[in-house]
This record gives sequence, C-alpha cells and structure tokens, in this order.
Amino acid sequence: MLVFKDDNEKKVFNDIKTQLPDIIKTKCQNYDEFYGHKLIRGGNGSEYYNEDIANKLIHKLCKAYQFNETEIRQKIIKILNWRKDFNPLSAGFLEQHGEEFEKIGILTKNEANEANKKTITWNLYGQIKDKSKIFGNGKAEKFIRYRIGLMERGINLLDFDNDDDDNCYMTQIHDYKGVSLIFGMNSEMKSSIKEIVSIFQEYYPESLYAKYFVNVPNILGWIYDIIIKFIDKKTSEKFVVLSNGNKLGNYIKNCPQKDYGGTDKKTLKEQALQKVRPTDYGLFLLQQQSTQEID
Ligand code: HEM
Repeated sequence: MLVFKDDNEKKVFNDIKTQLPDIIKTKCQNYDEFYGHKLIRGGNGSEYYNEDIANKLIHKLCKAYQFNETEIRQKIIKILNWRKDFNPLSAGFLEQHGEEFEKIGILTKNEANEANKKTITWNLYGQIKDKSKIFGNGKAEKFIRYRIGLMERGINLLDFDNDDDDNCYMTQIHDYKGVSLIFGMNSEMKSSIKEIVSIFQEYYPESLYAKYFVNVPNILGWIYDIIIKFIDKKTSEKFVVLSNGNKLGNYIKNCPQKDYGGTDKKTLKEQALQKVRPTDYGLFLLQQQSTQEID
C-alpha cells in the first residue's frame, strides 16, 4: 500500500503520474523503463505495464526527493536518460564481464531474512589480490559496467508488486577479508569507487536498505575516511562497519553460519544464485535492442 503523510504528498504523486507520459516523450527520448519495469501505460510493449508496480516505483521516486515536484521531475529526466544511454540492463543481463570480476560478486535471496535483508549483494573485495587486474590502466570502465550489472541483477530480485514493503530495498555487504594491510589506493581505484558511488547515489534512489562492511582491518580505517567524504548523509547513515565478519549474524540472523555468524548452515557459495532472470519488460527491451542492432 502506498503511504502518504498528507494530502500534499498525494497531490505531488498524482501530478507526477499525470505528467510522466509527457516528460518521457519530450525529455527522456521515450525511455520509460525504471528498475526493470514500465512506468507508463501504452506505447511499445504496452502489455508489460503493471499499474501497481508503476505506482510503487513512482512513489519511490517521490519519496527519494521528499515529494518536491520540481526536483522529482528533474531527477526522473536524469535517471531515465542515464538508463537509456548507459544501458544497465545490458550490463546486468547480456554482457560478459570476465571471471576476475564475477568471482568477487555474489547475489543471495533468502525469504526467511528480516524485511529488506532478503536480497543481498555481496562484494568480496578483500579477495582482490592483484589490484591492477581490476583497477589497472583502462580496466576501470569494465569494472564499473560489471558492478552496475550486479546492481541491476540485485534490483531484479526485489518485489515491487507486493502490498508489503519487505523486499523492495536491498542490503549490500562488502567483505574485506584477505585484504592486504598495505593495500594502497591508486588513482584509478579511487576514481572508479567515486564513480560507482556517484552512480548509485544519482541513479538508484530508494534501493538501499543497509550496507555492511565486514572484516575491515582497523589499520585500513583511513580508506573509510577518504570514501565517506563523497557519500551523502542519507546513504552513509545506512552503513555499518564491522571488524569481525562473524558479527554479521547479529544484524542478518539467517546469513551463513560459516564466516558470518548467522544460522544458515549453507555457505555463502552454496547460497549464491547462479542465474537471475530479467523482468519480462527488461527482457522485451533487450530483445528489441538486439533486433535493432541486427537491422
Ligand atoms: C581492498 C580494498 C578495497 C576495495 C577494492 C574496495 C572497493 C570498493 C568499491 C568498488 C566500492 C564502490 C561501491 C560498491 O562497489 O558497492 C567501494 C565503496 C566503499 N568502500 Fe571500499 N574498497 C576497499 C577497501 C575499503 C575499506 C578498508 C573500507 C573501510 C570500511 C571501505 C569502505 C567503503 C565505503 C564506505 C564505500 C562506499 C559505499 C557506497 O557508497 O555504497 N573500502 N569500495
């Protein structure tokens, strides 16, 4: 159910919903997909429109920008144009990113977990032994597409059609186990992190519930201090840093017992989802792109 604090919020939501077809037509190159779903009725792929889901996503956008109508309009234009140009659906479901990236990213979904901790993206960044393979010259762009691809697959595991709100945000975990204590940050690594963080902040509103950084050696606290400078307060309030990975079970009860101190006997690798399917509309758009490319 959509919750409005007052009549003004409801009015802003209704105004945005009414204006969306025109905004999308005149300012967004006709691109009407957000988080895998169709935001407006009619047009190409009209059979994929689901009003409940569209309402939920429009409500998310309103909430993200505190129901400020002008700001919501501007952000929608930015987000949809970015989605059209960057093509995160392709990064998530079509592109092959290479084994060196894939082995550090895991997605899990556990219905038994607490609300909005059911869908989890795990980033095993401590396993990066050779920084140059990920952040070396010219690699950064590939890494960014991989990371956004993982984000998109995570978004696809969320439920926007349920009445309850218990799986419409995701949780993310960074595991720095194994990280070298003399890990320096080269400029390419710093700028990649900065870019990913800014893409998440700008283009993935209301998607993150909580973010845990585990197995963080105290001696690397300076990295946190550098990165936190370019994170907005609304995002950083969701961060929890744990030097001991086994404490994660205090926050996510059913996470793997092994390494993370939860109750689930399955290891993280055993829990990892092998394949995530795009939404029907996402698949339709991807198929259309490949037909256009062949034409
Ligand atoms: C092994 C060295 C590290 C690597 C390769 C690494 C990698 C990354 C990457 C790629 C991101 C972009 C956001 C994402 O992928 O979700 C990121 C974000 C971040 N990292 Fe690390 N990191 C390292 C060490 C650390 C350490 C030691 C800390 C201390 C807690 C830290 C804290 C953060 C924070 C706070 C963010 C921002 C997250 C966000 O805005 O979503 N990182 N890191």
